[in-house]
Amino acid sequence: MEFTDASKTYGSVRALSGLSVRLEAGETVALLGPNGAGKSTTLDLLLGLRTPDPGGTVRLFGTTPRQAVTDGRVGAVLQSGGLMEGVRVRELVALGCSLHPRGYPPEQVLATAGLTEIADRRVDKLSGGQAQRVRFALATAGASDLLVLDEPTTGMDVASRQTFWAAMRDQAAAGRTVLFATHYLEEADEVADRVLVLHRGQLLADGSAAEIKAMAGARRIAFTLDAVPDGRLETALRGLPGLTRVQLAGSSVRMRSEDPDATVHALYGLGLYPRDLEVAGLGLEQAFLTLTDRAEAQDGPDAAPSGHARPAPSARPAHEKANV
Ligand SMILES: Nc1ncnc2c1ncn2[C@@H]1O[C@H](COP(=O)(O)OP(=O)(O)OP(=O)(O)O)[C@@H](O)[C@H]1O
Repeated sequence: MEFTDASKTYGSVRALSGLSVRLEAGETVALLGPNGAGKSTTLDLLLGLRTPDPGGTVRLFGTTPRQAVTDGRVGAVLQSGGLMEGVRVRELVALGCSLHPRGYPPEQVLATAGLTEIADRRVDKLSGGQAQRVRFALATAGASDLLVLDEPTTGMDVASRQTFWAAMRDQAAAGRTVLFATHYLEEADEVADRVLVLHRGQLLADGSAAEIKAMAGARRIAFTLDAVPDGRLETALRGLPGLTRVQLAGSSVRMRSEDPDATVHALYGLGLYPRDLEVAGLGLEQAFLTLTDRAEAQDGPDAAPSGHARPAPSARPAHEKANV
Protein backbone atom coordinates (compact mmCIF):
# COMPACT_ATOMS: atom_id res chain seq x y z
CA MET A 1 0.00 0.00 0.00
CA GLU A 2 1.79 3.05 -1.15
CA PHE A 3 1.17 6.74 -1.74
CA THR A 4 3.80 8.33 -3.97
CA ASP A 5 3.81 12.11 -4.12
CA ALA A 6 0.01 12.07 -3.91
CA SER A 7 -1.76 15.43 -3.87
CA LYS A 8 -5.41 16.34 -4.06
CA THR A 9 -6.78 19.74 -4.92
CA TYR A 10 -10.43 20.73 -4.69
CA GLY A 11 -10.76 23.98 -6.61
CA SER A 12 -8.49 26.37 -4.75
CA VAL A 13 -8.05 24.09 -1.71
CA ARG A 14 -4.99 21.86 -1.62
CA ALA A 15 -6.33 19.16 0.69
CA LEU A 16 -3.31 16.88 0.34
CA SER A 17 0.16 17.92 -0.69
CA GLY A 18 2.77 15.44 -1.96
CA LEU A 19 2.04 12.55 0.41
CA SER A 20 4.55 9.70 0.14
CA VAL A 21 4.08 6.88 2.60
CA ARG A 22 4.13 3.09 2.54
CA LEU A 23 2.05 0.87 4.83
CA GLU A 24 3.20 -2.64 5.64
CA ALA A 25 1.05 -5.74 6.06
CA GLY A 26 -0.14 -6.31 9.62
CA GLU A 27 0.45 -2.73 10.77
CA THR A 28 -2.17 -0.82 12.72
CA VAL A 29 -1.76 2.80 11.70
CA ALA A 30 -3.50 5.85 13.17
CA LEU A 31 -4.00 8.89 11.00
CA LEU A 32 -4.19 12.04 13.12
CA GLY A 33 -4.64 15.67 12.22
CA PRO A 34 -6.71 18.71 13.08
CA ASN A 35 -9.99 19.33 11.28
CA GLY A 36 -9.38 19.82 7.59
CA ALA A 37 -5.86 18.32 7.69
CA GLY A 38 -6.65 15.92 4.85
CA LYS A 39 -7.40 12.67 6.68
CA SER A 40 -10.66 11.83 4.90
CA THR A 41 -9.11 12.83 1.58
CA THR A 42 -6.22 10.41 2.23
CA LEU A 43 -8.66 7.59 3.01
CA ASP A 44 -10.80 8.44 -0.03
CA LEU A 45 -7.72 8.17 -2.26
CA LEU A 46 -6.84 4.83 -0.70
CA LEU A 47 -10.35 3.54 -1.39
CA GLY A 48 -10.41 4.82 -4.96
CA LEU A 49 -13.32 7.16 -4.15
CA ARG A 50 -11.17 10.03 -5.43
CA THR A 51 -8.16 10.08 -7.72
CA PRO A 52 -4.93 11.93 -6.94
CA ASP A 53 -3.87 14.97 -8.94
CA PRO A 54 -1.72 14.15 -11.99
CA GLY A 55 1.85 13.24 -11.03
CA GLY A 56 0.98 11.31 -7.87
CA THR A 57 -0.06 7.68 -7.46
CA VAL A 58 -1.75 5.44 -4.94
CA ARG A 59 -1.20 1.69 -5.32
CA LEU A 60 -2.73 -1.14 -3.35
CA PHE A 61 -1.56 -4.74 -3.60
CA GLY A 62 0.11 -4.04 -6.94
CA THR A 63 -3.00 -2.56 -8.51
CA THR A 64 -5.27 0.49 -8.40
CA PRO A 65 -7.34 1.16 -5.28
CA ARG A 66 -10.54 0.65 -7.26
CA GLN A 67 -9.45 -2.78 -8.49
CA ALA A 68 -8.32 -3.77 -4.98
CA VAL A 69 -11.75 -2.79 -3.62
CA THR A 70 -13.52 -4.75 -6.38
CA ASP A 71 -11.36 -7.76 -5.54
CA GLY A 72 -12.61 -7.60 -1.93
CA ARG A 73 -9.16 -6.82 -0.54
CA VAL A 74 -10.33 -3.67 1.26
CA GLY A 75 -13.00 -3.16 3.92
CA ALA A 76 -14.04 0.29 5.09
CA VAL A 77 -15.98 2.16 7.75
CA LEU A 78 -16.67 5.66 6.46
CA GLN A 79 -18.01 8.69 8.31
CA SER A 80 -20.64 9.39 5.73
CA GLY A 81 -21.62 5.80 5.01
CA GLY A 82 -25.42 5.71 4.98
CA LEU A 83 -27.10 2.37 5.73
CA MET A 84 -29.81 0.84 3.58
CA GLU A 85 -33.18 1.64 5.13
CA GLY A 86 -36.09 -0.70 5.76
CA VAL A 87 -33.99 -3.86 6.21
CA ARG A 88 -33.03 -5.71 9.36
CA VAL A 89 -29.50 -5.85 10.70
CA ARG A 90 -29.18 -9.57 9.93
CA GLU A 91 -30.38 -9.08 6.33
CA LEU A 92 -27.97 -6.24 5.67
CA VAL A 93 -25.00 -8.08 7.15
CA ALA A 94 -25.94 -11.24 5.18
CA LEU A 95 -26.05 -9.13 2.02
CA GLY A 96 -22.60 -7.69 2.81
CA CYS A 97 -21.21 -11.21 3.33
CA SER A 98 -22.77 -12.50 0.10
CA LEU A 99 -21.37 -9.60 -1.94
CA HIS A 100 -17.84 -10.04 -0.60
CA PRO A 101 -15.65 -12.27 -2.79
CA ARG A 102 -14.34 -13.94 0.38
CA GLY A 103 -17.34 -13.45 2.67
CA TYR A 104 -17.60 -14.90 6.18
CA PRO A 105 -20.73 -16.60 7.61
CA PRO A 106 -23.16 -13.78 8.63
CA GLU A 107 -23.72 -15.15 12.15
CA GLN A 108 -19.98 -14.98 12.81
CA VAL A 109 -19.80 -11.39 11.56
CA LEU A 110 -22.81 -10.40 13.66
CA ALA A 111 -21.26 -11.93 16.77
CA THR A 112 -17.87 -10.28 16.23
CA ALA A 113 -19.50 -6.87 15.88
CA GLY A 114 -21.65 -7.44 18.98
CA LEU A 115 -24.86 -7.36 16.93
CA THR A 116 -26.38 -10.78 17.62
CA GLU A 117 -28.88 -9.41 20.16
CA ILE A 118 -30.13 -6.70 17.85
CA ALA A 119 -29.88 -8.70 14.60
CA ASP A 120 -33.67 -8.55 14.06
CA ARG A 121 -33.90 -4.80 14.55
CA ARG A 122 -34.56 -2.50 11.62
CA VAL A 123 -31.46 -0.65 10.55
CA ASP A 124 -33.21 2.74 10.54
CA LYS A 125 -34.25 2.26 14.19
CA LEU A 126 -30.71 1.91 15.56
CA SER A 127 -28.88 4.34 17.82
CA GLY A 128 -25.78 6.09 16.47
CA GLY A 129 -23.39 3.69 18.20
CA GLN A 130 -25.35 0.63 17.05
CA ALA A 131 -25.38 1.91 13.46
CA GLN A 132 -21.63 2.36 13.71
CA ARG A 133 -21.33 -1.29 14.80
CA VAL A 134 -23.29 -2.30 11.69
CA ARG A 135 -20.82 -0.33 9.54
CA PHE A 136 -18.01 -2.17 11.29
CA ALA A 137 -19.77 -5.51 10.56
CA LEU A 138 -20.04 -4.60 6.88
CA ALA A 139 -16.35 -3.65 6.78
CA THR A 140 -15.41 -7.04 8.22
CA ALA A 141 -17.96 -9.11 6.24
CA GLY A 142 -15.17 -10.89 4.40
CA ALA A 143 -11.45 -11.60 4.45
CA SER A 144 -10.07 -8.23 3.37
CA ASP A 145 -6.36 -7.47 3.61
CA LEU A 146 -6.75 -3.79 4.44
CA LEU A 147 -9.29 -2.14 6.72
CA VAL A 148 -9.79 1.58 6.31
CA LEU A 149 -11.69 3.24 9.14
CA ASP A 150 -12.69 6.88 9.26
CA GLU A 151 -13.39 7.82 12.88
CA PRO A 152 -14.76 4.33 13.44
CA THR A 153 -15.79 4.59 17.09
CA THR A 154 -17.67 7.89 16.92
CA GLY A 155 -20.88 7.53 18.91
CA MET A 156 -19.91 4.20 20.48
CA ASP A 157 -20.07 3.77 24.23
CA VAL A 158 -17.04 2.61 26.19
CA ALA A 159 -17.90 -1.10 26.08
CA SER A 160 -18.61 -1.04 22.32
CA ARG A 161 -15.37 0.77 21.75
CA GLN A 162 -13.43 -1.86 23.65
CA THR A 163 -15.16 -4.65 21.72
CA PHE A 164 -14.40 -2.82 18.50
CA TRP A 165 -10.68 -2.46 19.22
CA ALA A 166 -10.39 -6.04 20.45
CA ALA A 167 -11.82 -7.15 17.09
CA MET A 168 -9.38 -4.88 15.28
CA ARG A 169 -6.45 -6.35 17.20
CA ASP A 170 -7.60 -9.80 16.04
CA GLN A 171 -7.72 -8.50 12.47
CA ALA A 172 -4.18 -7.12 12.73
CA ALA A 173 -2.96 -10.34 14.37
CA ALA A 174 -4.35 -12.20 11.34
CA GLY A 175 -1.98 -10.12 9.17
CA ARG A 176 -4.43 -7.44 8.04
CA THR A 177 -3.40 -3.82 7.81
CA VAL A 178 -5.65 -1.44 9.72
CA LEU A 179 -5.57 2.27 8.92
CA PHE A 180 -7.84 4.49 10.98
CA ALA A 181 -8.39 8.22 11.21
CA THR A 182 -9.36 9.42 14.65
CA HIS A 183 -9.72 12.40 16.94
CA TYR A 184 -9.52 10.14 20.01
CA LEU A 185 -5.82 10.38 20.70
CA GLU A 186 -5.99 7.93 23.58
CA GLU A 187 -7.18 5.28 21.14
CA ALA A 188 -4.33 6.02 18.78
CA ASP A 189 -1.88 5.80 21.68
CA GLU A 190 -3.27 2.46 22.87
CA VAL A 191 -3.97 0.75 19.59
CA ALA A 192 -1.64 1.97 16.85
CA ASP A 193 1.83 0.60 16.08
CA ARG A 194 2.41 3.62 13.95
CA VAL A 195 1.04 7.15 13.95
CA LEU A 196 0.88 9.50 10.97
CA VAL A 197 0.23 13.16 11.74
CA LEU A 198 -1.18 15.25 8.93
CA HIS A 199 -1.26 19.02 9.05
CA ARG A 200 -2.63 21.18 6.26
CA GLY A 201 -2.34 18.32 3.82
CA GLN A 202 1.26 17.50 4.66
CA LEU A 203 2.77 14.64 6.61
CA LEU A 204 4.12 16.27 9.75
CA ALA A 205 5.24 13.16 11.62
CA ASP A 206 5.45 9.41 11.06
CA GLY A 207 6.50 7.07 13.85
CA SER A 208 5.40 5.06 16.87
CA ALA A 209 3.42 6.92 19.53
CA ALA A 210 6.60 6.98 21.66
CA GLU A 211 8.57 8.51 18.78
CA ILE A 212 5.91 11.16 18.19
CA LYS A 213 6.00 12.06 21.88
CA ALA A 214 9.79 12.32 21.77
CA MET A 215 9.60 14.41 18.60
CA ALA A 216 7.45 16.97 20.39
CA GLY A 217 10.34 17.39 22.82
CA ALA A 218 8.43 19.30 25.46
CA ARG A 219 7.60 18.09 28.97
CA ARG A 220 4.82 18.75 31.40
CA ILE A 221 5.51 20.41 34.73
CA ALA A 222 2.85 20.52 37.42
CA PHE A 223 3.00 21.78 41.01
CA THR A 224 1.02 23.48 43.74
CA LEU A 225 1.95 26.74 45.46
CA ASP A 226 1.28 27.58 49.11
CA ALA A 227 -1.03 30.40 48.08
CA VAL A 228 -2.77 31.77 45.02
CA PRO A 229 -0.12 33.82 43.18
CA ASP A 230 -0.60 37.58 43.05
CA GLY A 231 -0.28 39.52 39.80
CA ARG A 232 3.48 40.02 40.10
CA LEU A 233 4.18 36.39 40.85
CA GLU A 234 1.89 35.30 38.03
CA THR A 235 3.87 37.45 35.60
CA ALA A 236 7.11 35.95 36.92
CA LEU A 237 5.74 32.41 36.49
CA ARG A 238 4.66 33.13 32.94
CA GLY A 239 8.14 34.48 32.22
CA LEU A 240 10.01 31.33 33.28
CA PRO A 241 12.41 30.05 30.60
CA GLY A 242 11.45 27.28 28.16
CA LEU A 243 7.71 27.59 28.58
CA THR A 244 5.34 27.04 25.72
CA ARG A 245 2.11 26.95 27.75
CA VAL A 246 1.05 27.98 31.25
CA GLN A 247 -2.22 27.22 32.99
CA LEU A 248 -2.97 28.66 36.45
CA ALA A 249 -5.97 27.51 38.47
CA GLY A 250 -5.86 28.98 41.98
CA SER A 251 -2.68 27.71 43.56
CA SER A 252 -2.31 24.86 41.08
CA VAL A 253 0.08 25.45 38.18
CA ARG A 254 0.58 23.42 35.00
CA MET A 255 3.19 24.25 32.43
CA ARG A 256 4.63 22.83 29.26
CA SER A 257 8.34 23.45 28.79
CA GLU A 258 10.89 22.68 26.13
CA ASP A 259 13.65 23.02 28.73
CA PRO A 260 12.26 21.64 32.00
CA ASP A 261 15.61 21.78 33.82
CA ALA A 262 15.93 25.51 33.19
CA THR A 263 12.26 26.08 34.06
CA VAL A 264 12.46 24.29 37.40
CA HIS A 265 15.81 25.89 38.25
CA ALA A 266 14.38 29.36 37.62
CA LEU A 267 11.24 28.44 39.55
CA TYR A 268 13.32 27.82 42.67
CA GLY A 269 15.19 31.03 41.81
CA LEU A 270 11.91 32.90 42.45
CA GLY A 271 12.17 31.75 46.06
CA LEU A 272 9.19 29.43 45.74
CA TYR A 273 8.75 26.03 47.30
CA PRO A 274 6.46 24.18 44.91
CA ARG A 275 4.61 21.21 46.39
CA ASP A 276 3.82 17.94 44.53
CA LEU A 277 6.22 18.90 41.75
CA GLU A 278 5.88 16.59 38.75
CA VAL A 279 7.92 16.64 35.55
CA ALA A 280 6.66 14.15 32.99
CA GLY A 281 6.75 13.39 29.28
CA LEU A 282 3.85 14.46 27.12
CA GLY A 283 0.91 12.22 26.38
CA LEU A 284 0.22 11.65 22.71
CA GLU A 285 -2.51 14.27 22.87
CA GLN A 286 -0.19 16.97 24.17
CA ALA A 287 2.57 15.90 21.77
CA PHE A 288 0.11 16.18 18.90
CA LEU A 289 -0.90 19.68 20.02
CA THR A 290 2.74 20.72 20.42
CA LEU A 291 3.65 19.51 16.92
CA THR A 292 0.61 21.06 15.24
CA ASP A 293 0.96 24.34 17.21
CA ARG A 294 4.60 24.49 16.19
CA ALA A 295 3.79 23.86 12.52
CA GLU A 296 1.04 26.46 12.75
CA ALA A 297 3.48 29.01 14.18
CA GLN A 298 6.03 28.24 11.46
CA ASP A 299 3.50 28.45 8.62
CA GLY A 300 1.79 31.50 10.04
CA PRO A 301 -1.97 31.91 10.21
CA ASP A 302 -2.25 32.96 6.59
CA ALA A 303 -0.56 29.85 5.23
CA ALA A 304 -3.72 27.75 5.17
CA PRO A 305 -5.36 27.49 1.78
CA SER A 306 -8.91 28.79 1.70
CA GLY A 307 -11.35 26.31 3.13
CA HIS A 308 -8.89 24.93 5.66
CA ALA A 309 -10.23 24.95 9.16
CA ARG A 310 -7.89 25.73 12.02
CA PRO A 311 -7.81 23.04 14.70
CA ALA A 312 -11.24 22.91 16.31
CA PRO A 313 -11.01 21.33 19.74
CA SER A 314 -14.79 21.09 20.00
CA ALA A 315 -14.79 18.26 17.47
CA ARG A 316 -12.30 16.24 19.45
CA PRO A 317 -13.46 14.54 22.59
CA ALA A 318 -9.86 13.87 23.59
CA HIS A 319 -9.04 17.53 23.31
CA GLU A 320 -11.98 18.72 25.34
CA LYS A 321 -10.10 17.69 28.38
CA ALA A 322 -6.75 18.64 26.98
CA ASN A 323 -4.54 20.26 29.53
CA VAL A 324 -1.03 21.56 29.51
N1 LIG B 1 -15.29 17.93 -2.01
C1 LIG B 1 -14.59 18.95 -1.53
N2 LIG B 1 -14.63 20.15 -2.13
C2 LIG B 1 -13.90 21.18 -1.66
N3 LIG B 1 -13.10 21.12 -0.59
C3 LIG B 1 -13.04 19.95 0.06
C4 LIG B 1 -13.78 18.80 -0.37
N4 LIG B 1 -13.51 17.78 0.47
C5 LIG B 1 -12.64 18.27 1.38
N5 LIG B 1 -12.36 19.56 1.13
C6 LIG B 1 -11.42 20.43 1.88
O1 LIG B 1 -10.18 19.76 1.89
C7 LIG B 1 -9.54 19.92 3.16
C8 LIG B 1 -9.25 18.55 3.76
O2 LIG B 1 -10.49 17.94 4.09
P1 LIG B 1 -10.58 16.50 4.74
O3 LIG B 1 -12.04 16.17 4.86
O4 LIG B 1 -9.72 15.54 3.99
O5 LIG B 1 -9.94 16.75 6.18
P2 LIG B 1 -10.04 15.88 7.52
O6 LIG B 1 -8.66 15.87 8.09
O7 LIG B 1 -10.67 14.57 7.25
O8 LIG B 1 -10.97 16.78 8.42
P3 LIG B 1 -11.99 16.39 9.64
O9 LIG B 1 -11.15 16.01 10.80
O10 LIG B 1 -12.70 17.67 9.87
O11 LIG B 1 -12.87 15.28 9.15
C9 LIG B 1 -10.48 20.79 3.99
O12 LIG B 1 -10.05 22.12 3.88
C10 LIG B 1 -11.83 20.60 3.32
O13 LIG B 1 -12.63 21.74 3.51
